[in-house]
Amino acid sequence: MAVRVGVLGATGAVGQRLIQLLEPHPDFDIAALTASDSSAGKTYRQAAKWRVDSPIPNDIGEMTVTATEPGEVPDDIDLLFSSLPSSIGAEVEPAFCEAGYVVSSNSSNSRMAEDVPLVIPEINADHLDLLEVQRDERGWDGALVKNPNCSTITFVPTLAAIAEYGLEKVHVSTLQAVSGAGYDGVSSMEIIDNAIPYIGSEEDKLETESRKLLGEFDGAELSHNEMAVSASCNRIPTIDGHLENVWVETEDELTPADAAEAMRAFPSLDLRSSPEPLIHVFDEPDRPQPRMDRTVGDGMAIAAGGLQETPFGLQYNCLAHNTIRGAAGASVLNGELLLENGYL
Ligand SMILES: NC(=O)C1=CN([C@@H]2O[C@H](COP(=O)(O)OP(=O)(O)OC[C@H]3O[C@@H](n4cnc5c(N)ncnc54)[C@H](OP(=O)(O)O)[C@@H]3O)[C@@H](O)[C@H]2O)C=CC1
Ligand SMILES: N[C@@H](CC(=O)OP(=O)(O)O)C(=O)O
Repeated sequence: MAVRVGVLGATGAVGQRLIQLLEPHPDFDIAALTASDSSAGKTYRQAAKWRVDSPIPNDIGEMTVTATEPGEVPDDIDLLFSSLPSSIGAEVEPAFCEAGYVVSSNSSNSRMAEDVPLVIPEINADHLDLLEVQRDERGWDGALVKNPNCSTITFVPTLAAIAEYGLEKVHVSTLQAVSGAGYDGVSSMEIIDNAIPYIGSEEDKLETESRKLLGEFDGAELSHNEMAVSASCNRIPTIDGHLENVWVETEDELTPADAAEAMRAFPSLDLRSSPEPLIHVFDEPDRPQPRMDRTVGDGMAIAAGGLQETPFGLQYNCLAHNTIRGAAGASVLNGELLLENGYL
């Protein structure tokens, strides 16, 4: 029987993607939609400015949106997907966990909290058991799991694939699509014919989240990876798909051919939304490109290419769909992992 789920922040850009992915999902049944007080009481069709490239599913369009409070969401819902602004997530997600709900959240609040698992299932599924520590410490019946920032999700799988060579220094420079800033995030006058070499707080997220994701969990504590990471983040006028240039210095010698082989061989998982393969490596020197390659693996795979040796170590480019693999798809995958691991 399908698990009854809800979406917090269901009317937003990521909330809409969540609905697009969850509505046909055989394991999940959408039973609650929440948003701000100004949307509460309206049908979803009235409340959401729908901007996803497929129609609003009919049954979803007729559902009534509620306020984002535990008392407004039915008790028999097992899992909540959260895509709220992080300031709101920080307030309400703990209240839902305390009320017994399991929350798979895409919002940035609490990602770096010591007892909150930050998970990309194909990379660090074992970190999910940090939930036992979380429940002990916080006394929650529910639980809170996070997926990382969209730009972090794009490059960390490629690092995981070559980690056996000993990651010492990583530099990553991003070219991020405008959808990452949300529909009203960057005005057309700012971004057309332009590039903006600043995205608030983004560089710090890439530097800290990557070290947490590639850290070791010993069953009680999580130690972060010791590699040095330096990030430089740029907004460019693409709609979807974050492209990143990465330089990596490793302890052991790593040739571009070895790195390509390691990335191609890096295993995916059997979860419904995991792509096969996880990392698609292009031989063509001018790939991956956002418009052509953001939908590899239905938007859930990482594309890589341009592997070469440089005086600063191995260099390559990688790309992922920021609102699918980088946001809604990442939360759904964490929901599938929670289900497989008996947390629902
Ligand atoms: N856009 C993207 O590509 C990515 C976004 N994210 C993160 O995901 C989260 C959501 O982003 P996005 O979908 O773009 O944001 P939007 O602004 O498009 O949507 C925000 C959602 O939260 C609801 N909301 C706003 N204020 C409140 C409130 N006070 N109480 C309850 N609900 C509220 C909104 O409801 P209402 O419609 O009623 O206002 C809406 O459903 C953010 O944390 C963002 O940083 C992460 C990765 C990528
Ligand atoms: N800041 C990201 C999107 C985002 O909202 O990230 P986070 O989930 O860390 O808040 C971008 O602009 O592309």
